[in-house]
Amino acid sequence: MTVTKRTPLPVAEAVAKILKQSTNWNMERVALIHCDNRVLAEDITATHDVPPFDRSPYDGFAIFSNDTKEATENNPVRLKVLETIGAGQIAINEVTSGTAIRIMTGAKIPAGADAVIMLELVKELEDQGGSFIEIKRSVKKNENISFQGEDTKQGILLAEKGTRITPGVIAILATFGYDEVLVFKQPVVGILSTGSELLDVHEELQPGKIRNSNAYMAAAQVRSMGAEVKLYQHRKDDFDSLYQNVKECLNETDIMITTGGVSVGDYDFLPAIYEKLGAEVLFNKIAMRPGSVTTIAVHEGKWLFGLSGNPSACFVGCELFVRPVILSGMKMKKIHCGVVKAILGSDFPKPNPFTRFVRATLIEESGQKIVTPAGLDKSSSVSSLLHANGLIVLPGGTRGWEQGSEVGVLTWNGEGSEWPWDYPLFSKSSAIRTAERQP
Ligand SMILES: Nc1nc2c(c(=O)[nH]1)N[C@H]1C(S)=C(S)[C@@H](COP(=O)(O)OP(=O)(O)OC[C@H]3O[C@@H](n4cnc5c(N)ncnc54)[C@H](O)[C@@H]3O)O[C@H]1N2
Ligand code: MOO
Ligand SMILES: [Mg+2]
Repeated sequence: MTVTKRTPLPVAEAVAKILKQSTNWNMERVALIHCDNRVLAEDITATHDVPPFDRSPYDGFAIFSNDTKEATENNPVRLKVLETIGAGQIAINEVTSGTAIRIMTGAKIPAGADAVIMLELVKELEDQGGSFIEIKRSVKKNENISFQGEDTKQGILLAEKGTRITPGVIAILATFGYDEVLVFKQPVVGILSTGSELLDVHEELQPGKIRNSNAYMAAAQVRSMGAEVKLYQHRKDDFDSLYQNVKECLNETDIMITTGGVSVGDYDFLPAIYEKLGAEVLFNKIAMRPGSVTTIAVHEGKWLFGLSGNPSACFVGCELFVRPVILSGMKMKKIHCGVVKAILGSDFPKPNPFTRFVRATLIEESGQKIVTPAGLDKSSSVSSLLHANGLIVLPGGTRGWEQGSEVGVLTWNGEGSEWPWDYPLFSKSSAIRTAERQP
């Protein structure tokens, strides 16, 4: 069998090719209590002011501030207490000069009152005439009042379609009465690991075999992106049965991830399976390491991601290419990994013919971001994923990088980024040729 020559595509072009396809997930209404981490499919506007009425921020007394104008330590002013109201209660009386209403935090300011004095600052007295308070200081008009609309004004756009629903967004939705929310459906991502060497996680090791880690890792990755996972039994490298498996899985999913079998080996059947399916292959070689053999295709509105079998390559392929597809279908803006600049914490002497994505730990020390490779830098490495919270991007065509260089880092735990990446991630301007380094 002759090996088809593959032409490596620059990473940025590969991403751009993916973004050219339009991806739209459906929408559904979901109960608010089940909305966390979903993505809004509608704009959320303030349907009323918040707070919806002037209210007391303290437990105290609602008063007419002018009454306290002359009040001092030696000349306390005495006010008659008309009633007590808690949050949710409306005063029956109006505050007029010489009177006060005992009020609890959150209660609506009674008519006539223009300030609140805290309980701790008054002396409470009882006599035959009723309840009174004495105030020994002047209180300003509007003191201690939470005004209607001071938090949010009616009509303001608070969250746009495409916003990830965080606990904070949920607070807003509840405030404005959304017991159900229009959100994007979670795309169903099927994950099928291929490889005759694979064992299930619960199985004992056998000679020549390894446990399937990719499927579980990719499942966790795409779930964190907001997809629903359909995990398939891993399959042996057998063309006919794999073809049937992929076909069946495609029917049941929006996105089909396979791991393994995309390179040029005798048992790497995914490229031929895509061909037999009649899928449109967007690319089958990328100028990157790890994951150069990552192959991505579309077929009848479905996505096929042929991720590498090597664990680190599989991880990187998922973050770089699957992430923007899942998130763009939900109309999110920041559909890519986050991008930060950091200082390289150690030398990276390997030459880079292709752009390299190095699993790394990113820390902040005295306001300075420092990034250091997280372990064995091989595409087959799994241990380097353990502590990695970022990928150092080392542009292709360089001979090595020196500690202290400024590098771009992709992250997946925090906020994402928009395309094109504003930091020149793929330029080699700050690369230091190891061979030219000063002794
Ligand atoms: N002659 C060439 N050989 C290879 C090339 C090449 O260009 N020419 N590319 C290399 C690169 S780069 C990579 S990356 C790998 C890609 O391999 P495949 O995607 O075809 O994956 P497999 O051959 O099935 O497996 C590779 C490796 O990964 C292990 N593996 C597979 N699946 C899993 C899994 N689910 N969990 C954990 N580990 C898995 C598998 O046992 C192999 O060790 O090809 C190079 N070869
Ligand atoms: O595709 Mo391989 O992971 O570049 O080493
Ligand atoms: Mg292979």
